[in-house]
Amino acid sequence: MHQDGLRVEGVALAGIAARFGTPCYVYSRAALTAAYAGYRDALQAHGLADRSLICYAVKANSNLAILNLFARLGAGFDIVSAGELARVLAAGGSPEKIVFSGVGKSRAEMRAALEAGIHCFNVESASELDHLNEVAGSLGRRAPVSLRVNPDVDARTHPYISTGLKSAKFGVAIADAFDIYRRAASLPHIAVKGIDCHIGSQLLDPAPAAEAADKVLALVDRLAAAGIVLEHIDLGGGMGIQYRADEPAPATTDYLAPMLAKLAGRREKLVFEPGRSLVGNAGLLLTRVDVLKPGEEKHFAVVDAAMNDLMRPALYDAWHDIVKVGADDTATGAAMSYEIVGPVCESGDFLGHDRLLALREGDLLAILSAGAYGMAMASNYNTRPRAAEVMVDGGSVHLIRRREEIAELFALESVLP
Ligand SMILES: Cc1ncc(COP(=O)(O)O)c(C=O)c1O
Ligand SMILES: N[C@@H](CCCC[NH3+])C(=O)O
Repeated sequence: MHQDGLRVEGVALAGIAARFGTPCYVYSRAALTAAYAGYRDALQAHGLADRSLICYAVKANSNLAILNLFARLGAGFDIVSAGELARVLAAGGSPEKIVFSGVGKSRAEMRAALEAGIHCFNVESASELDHLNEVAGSLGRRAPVSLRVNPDVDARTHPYISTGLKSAKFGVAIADAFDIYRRAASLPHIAVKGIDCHIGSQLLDPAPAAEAADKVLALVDRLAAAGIVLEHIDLGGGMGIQYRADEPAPATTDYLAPMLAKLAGRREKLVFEPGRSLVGNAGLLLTRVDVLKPGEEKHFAVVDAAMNDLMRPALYDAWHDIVKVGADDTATGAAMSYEIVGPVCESGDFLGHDRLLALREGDLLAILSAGAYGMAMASNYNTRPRAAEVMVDGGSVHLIRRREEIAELFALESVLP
């Protein structure tokens, strides 16, 4: 903490709040760059950097400035919609470095991605394969394809973000994959390129991902023996980050090491789809305390950010550390336990329970680790304009998304004649 309170890189958060208002998402270019370098370094350490493609999972945070920064660093992109495709292209991403995931790609989305010339479709069902074959045929092309296999591995994470169990809607059962590959290889407008697997998000233990990699590699070898030789292996994303001061996450190199060790001696190219681990701890949500409301059982601090800005606490009961931005604690009085809540009309509208803080109305708070699945999942619930987003770069701050204006929120609506 400096004299003028918390800083991101060289810039005081209090100054950002004064200039851009609150709530405001604040990202650090240096932190984004360092997170990406963490992956490159881990791959380099295993001699895999030259045959690996890091496809940033756009859903984690799709702001154009962030996509553009990763594109400049050499990243590819993992997309799940035509909207994300358009964003990546608008941000200067290379189409030949895009992989397209998702259980329900429409024919129009397939067409857009084929026309753009993406690297690969991660196909998630036998039916999707037929649709893609048909669409590629209508364009006179062959669609590059990986099958997303579901290895039935327990990722040991929150059930809402676990994707690799048999019960999940994602991918095809690994037991069925061999037959579907054979079918894929026989389709005239499909080019079998790779295999894909993503077992869930916010994984802190490297063992499930390594176990999934074993199952994937066994299938790759079995396919090769049958004459279906894959060019690349996509092991998805999922690496978790530290959300709580007292709950450290493994370093990127340590998390990836068991998986990478299995890939080092092989010939295939590798694809990774990290989202959260590239952006999560490079962003925070800056908010102001509007009202302090002592209660009989609990004391509430009502802030100007809410579940519509950051829905992870409401949705997953997720924890985000919350810290005071100001440095002048002397006049504040004793710390006490607060419920940090937003103004939205829902009891589930909270950003943190039971936080020990010394607060006055008007204080600024920083909700940490909010760079991933924060703004990307924000809504206009209660007709609240979505927050501004800024990126700090050394000593400068750039507005990368202006705050929405209220009139914009109903500009697409019309009344009956
Ligand atoms: C197919 C796919 N790839 C990559 C990701 C990115 O995951 P994470 O943000 O956990 O790295 C997700 C989201 O979980 C996903 O569904
Ligand atoms: N939205 C989730 C992650 C979803 C992962 C998407 N496949 C979160 O905030 O943790």
